[in-house]
Amino acid sequence: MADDLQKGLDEVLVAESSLSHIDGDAGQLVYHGYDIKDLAREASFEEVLYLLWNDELPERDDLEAFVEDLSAEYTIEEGVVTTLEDLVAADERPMAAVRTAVSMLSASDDEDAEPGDIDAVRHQGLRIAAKFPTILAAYDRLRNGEEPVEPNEELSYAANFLYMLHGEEPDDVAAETFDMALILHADHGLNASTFTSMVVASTLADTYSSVTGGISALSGSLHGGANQDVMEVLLELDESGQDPTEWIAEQIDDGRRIPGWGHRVYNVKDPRAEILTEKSEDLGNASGEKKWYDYAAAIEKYLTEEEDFPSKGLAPNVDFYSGTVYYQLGIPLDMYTPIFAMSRTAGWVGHILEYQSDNRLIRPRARYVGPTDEEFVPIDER
Ligand SMILES: CC(=O)SCCNC(=O)CCNC(=O)[C@H](O)C(C)(C)COP(=O)(O)OP(=O)(O)OC[C@H]1O[C@@H](n2cnc3c(N)ncnc32)[C@H](O)[C@@H]1OP(=O)(O)O
Ligand SMILES: O=C([O-])CC(=O)C(=O)O
Repeated sequence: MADDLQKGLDEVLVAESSLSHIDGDAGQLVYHGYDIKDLAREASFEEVLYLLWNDELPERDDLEAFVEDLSAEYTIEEGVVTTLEDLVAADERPMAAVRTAVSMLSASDDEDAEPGDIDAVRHQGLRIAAKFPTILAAYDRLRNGEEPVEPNEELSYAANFLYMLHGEEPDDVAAETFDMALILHADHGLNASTFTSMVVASTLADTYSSVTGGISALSGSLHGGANQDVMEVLLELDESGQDPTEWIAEQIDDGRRIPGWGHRVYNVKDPRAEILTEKSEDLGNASGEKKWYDYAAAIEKYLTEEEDFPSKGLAPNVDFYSGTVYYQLGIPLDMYTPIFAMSRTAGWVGHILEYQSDNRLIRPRARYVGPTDEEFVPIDER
């Protein structure tokens, strides 16, 4: 048994996967062989969802049948809405609210499932992916004192979410931008939340449990929570009224960790951040309000040219520009990480399907460093 300690599991191989490949030095990401740049520009999120769950891109009739099955599950049960109302009353964060609501989707699933049944993973995964946008949009409306908007099956997955959130159909730019953001966040190897889902699934727990685990892991600021943190930083900079370069230099002097920078796998700028940089600038140009893009770009320039970030392999990750894109689409800050979860459900379920089809319980070990020969003293004599 190897005794090398691999804290954080860097470089430890625990599975084989054909879902996504990352070249961290070249800054390249592919989903099942297709470059993320091509998928972002040419495909829809529904096609990517199909790809990650079926290992191939759909033909048109496959896609139509898949979208029909997906949209048939868009509606959420009254009990879920009641729970969301209770969570609004408790002032719960949207990320915690979706975690709770996704967990309770098992209650309304009447299909019996044997542990390890791949068809059950597919069925449960489809229900979760379909209902996720409905839950999230309903939560935002309820907390604003508005009635949830019924899903519109005629719209794309991305457009339907924006429609349910804002109560009106998005324009093409908003729908296409959001669709692209969903594609970019759909999968990324064995990141912490995907691995969490796989660990839960490897016990043959159901997919509701596995995805709930994934949402929990994604919520933290070292992982998916960073997209909200980035926008908070940009708002803080705006509030300060300072020049972005001076402001970021002060933050570095104070030893602050910059959200949206650094990645366990990339040593160069994340290819998804490259695409989101362009999108953020395009949205700014189109609206005439470019300051959010400008702030982020000024920080990137400073950290790249004036600090030793590049030599440490620190560059913008996917979260650095996504916040400015969502902000310009009028999405509330605390919805950014749940939106990431909505998209990453595709990857979580894809990895569960792949892993459970040749399952082995995931169970690493810790090196024991505690005492070994303590004498037990009964509680009343301690
Ligand atoms: C979707 C995603 O999950 S992408 C990642 C989202 N998370 C963030 O953006 C949060 C900010 N980034 C980070 O905290 C880290 O870069 C992580 C967690 C993403 C990756 O961390 P690790 O690979 O474990 O690197 P680790 O935390 O060991 O940092 C290595 C060195 O880089 C520094 N560093 C890493 N990230 C940053 C950052 N964002 N700002 C400043 N310094 C950083 C660390 O201080 C450390 O420096 P040292 O060696 O001088 O002590
Ligand atoms: O891969 C990782 O460690 C983090 C992640 O989920 C991503 O970048 O999308």
